[in-house]
Amino acid sequence: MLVGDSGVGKTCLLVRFKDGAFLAGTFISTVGIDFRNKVLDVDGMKVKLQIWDTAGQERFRSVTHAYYRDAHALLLLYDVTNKASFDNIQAWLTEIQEYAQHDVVLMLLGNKVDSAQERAVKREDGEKLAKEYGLPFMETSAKTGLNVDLAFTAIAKELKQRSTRAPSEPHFRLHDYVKREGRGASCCTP
Ligand SMILES: Nc1nc2c(ncn2[C@@H]2O[C@H](COP(=O)(O)OP(=O)(O)OP(=O)(O)O)[C@@H](O)[C@H]2O)c(=O)[nH]1
Repeated sequence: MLVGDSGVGKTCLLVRFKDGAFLAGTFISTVGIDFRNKVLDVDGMKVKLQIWDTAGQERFRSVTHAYYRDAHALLLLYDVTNKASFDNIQAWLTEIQEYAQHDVVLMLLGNKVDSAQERAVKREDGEKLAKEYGLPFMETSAKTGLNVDLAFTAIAKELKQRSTRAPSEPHFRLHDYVKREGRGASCCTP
């Protein structure tokens, strides 16, 4: 499930992942909740992700609360060009703590990293917040596709391990994977 303030790019991230496209210029705010499926090949096994795209607007909050309980994973987004969306992350985490399963897989994403000129949140600040809460973290761009497939693949790998890992299989470590595979560390620092 994708969560975060209105306008951070949740729908665009999902469209980029599902269709490999970016809907430039058009901002049609999600009403309530929507979902798309995508099947991924994860280490030779087909994993079907059912991805729920929530409305970030406050007035739909009671609708989205009802969906947290069934979510296996949450991608929590802020917009690196919008400081308020970053400042609201703590409130989102409180909400997640209240409504989501205690062992939900959670990842923090700073989106719109392609907009270097308008950046208002430093990469280090995102990293610091993620570290404080023990979350895997990446900066993404729905526009260029940076780290988008990686974010969903990381989630799929973690969920697959949780449901099917044989005792002989090595552990998949989400934090290490994201750190190792995430791109753009130097390009995205202002
Ligand atoms: N430059 C840039 N713009 C983006 C990116 N992702 C989304 N946008 C733009 O940001 C605006 C909002 O994107 P949405 O995906 O609709 O935002 P949302 O989080 O789903 O918004 P709600 O449905 O209201 O919760 C649109 O105008 C997009 O074109 C990105 O990675 N880079």
